[in-house]
Formats: sequence, C-alpha cells, structure tokens
Amino acid sequence: MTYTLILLRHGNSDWNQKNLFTGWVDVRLSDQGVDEANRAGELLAASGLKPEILYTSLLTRAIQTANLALEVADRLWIPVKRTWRLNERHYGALQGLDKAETLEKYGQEKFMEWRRSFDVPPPVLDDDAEYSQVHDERYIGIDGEIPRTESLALVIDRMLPYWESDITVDLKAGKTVLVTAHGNSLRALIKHLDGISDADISELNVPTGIPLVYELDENFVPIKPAYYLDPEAAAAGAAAVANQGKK
Ligand SMILES: O=C(O)[C@@H](CO)OP(=O)(O)O
Repeated sequence: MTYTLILLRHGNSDWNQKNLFTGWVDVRLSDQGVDEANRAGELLAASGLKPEILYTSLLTRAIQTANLALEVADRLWIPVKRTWRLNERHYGALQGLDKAETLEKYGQEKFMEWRRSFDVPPPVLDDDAEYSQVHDERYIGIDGEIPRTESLALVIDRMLPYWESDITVDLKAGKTVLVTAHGNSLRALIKHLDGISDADISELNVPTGIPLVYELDENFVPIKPAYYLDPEAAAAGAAAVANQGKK
C-alpha cells in the first residue's frame, strides 16, 4: 500500500511581498499569491492527483491558497480539518519587522540563526505588542499554550503529535491528503519525513504555491524522493526564499 501526501505552501502573501517577518500574523495573499494558488490548482488537476481531505493551519493565507487551488481542481467539496498545529512558526519579537533592516541591524550570523537555526528561537513577543496573537479568538481553547516565539524544534514538538494523531490516520485509510501550510511548518514536516539532520535542515527552503508530492510506504517513509509538480519554478522559488533579507 502506498500513501499519497501533497504539501502546499501558501502563495506569496502581502508580507512576503513587503519582506516582513510574518509568523502568526494573519496577512492575506498578494495578487501574486492568488495567481500562484490558482496555478497550484492547475498543476494538481493536470497531475491527476485527487486530494480527498484537506488539512490547513488557522491562518487565512493557507486557507485562501487551499480554497483557490481546490476550486480550480474542482475539489472544493472535500472535507477540511484546520489546526493551529500547522500554523507558521511563531516568529516572536521579529513579527512585523523588515527582514532587510533586521539583517542590517543584527548581522548575517544572528539573522540566519533566527531564521534557519534548528533550536534558537527569536526573542519573545510581549502579550501587549501590536502583532501578538494571545487575544485572537481563533486560539481560545486550543489544546496547548499559545507560543510567544518558536524555534523550528518547537514547531516540530507541536506539529508532530497532530501528524501522528490525525494526518497519518487519514493516510492509513487510503485517502490522498493535501496539507496547505507554511514555509516553516512544512520544513518541520519535511525534516521528519525525509530524516533531515538538525544541521542540514537550515539549507531547506520551501517555495510558495507549488505542490510537493510524497509517496509513502505503510511506515510513512518516502518510497522515492518527493517531487514538486513544477520543479523549475520550485527551484527558483526556493532560491528566492533563501535570499530574503538581501536587498
Ligand atoms: O516570515 C515568515 O513567517 C517566514 C515565512 O514567510 O519567513 P522565513 O522564510 O524568513 O522563515
């Protein structure tokens, strides 16, 4: 039995376009992001893959992306499960800051440590800060504590239990699963699936809006390398993410 899992990072957002650290701030897709999401739907339709259940984060940009893509693929009707556990990494006090200015102010080493180290979280975001989510109604009553900052390691800690309790159950039932989430929550899942080391994961960047397809064995181990439905655009997109911050 082979299980099919499709990962999709949301399309370019207003804050991706402005080059701002985003994290849990609920920004929407930019016009470019809307185009990318529609294109993701075209790629899905052309691939013949048919998602049977959708998982999304609680963030609008991921939900918009999934809805646009599924509409184009004529599968807007499939069941949906949303969870904060697929949210983007909480970027702490960096949320809302300009990436280029942050790079200039703190230097390349600190900047990259905050962006891509495995277990160094950015400084904590105060609860009364403009871009805090502690009073956001969507997080009231979640099964866990709202983060004030997160490293990739902490994202794995909150994402993996959900992967095991819910997503793998649908895969095991034979469903083709679409997960629409974020650069860093998907890096966390890809790290787990591909067994990437804590050191090497810093090199991995996920492009916006291009479906990534996994075929997994019954132990959820890839039977071959995952592939992007548009590999050329994915390579260019990943390079663009890696270069964020540089002016
Ligand atoms: O700002 C963010 O939340 C993320 C994703 O856009 O950025 P980065 O790629 O720098 O981790």
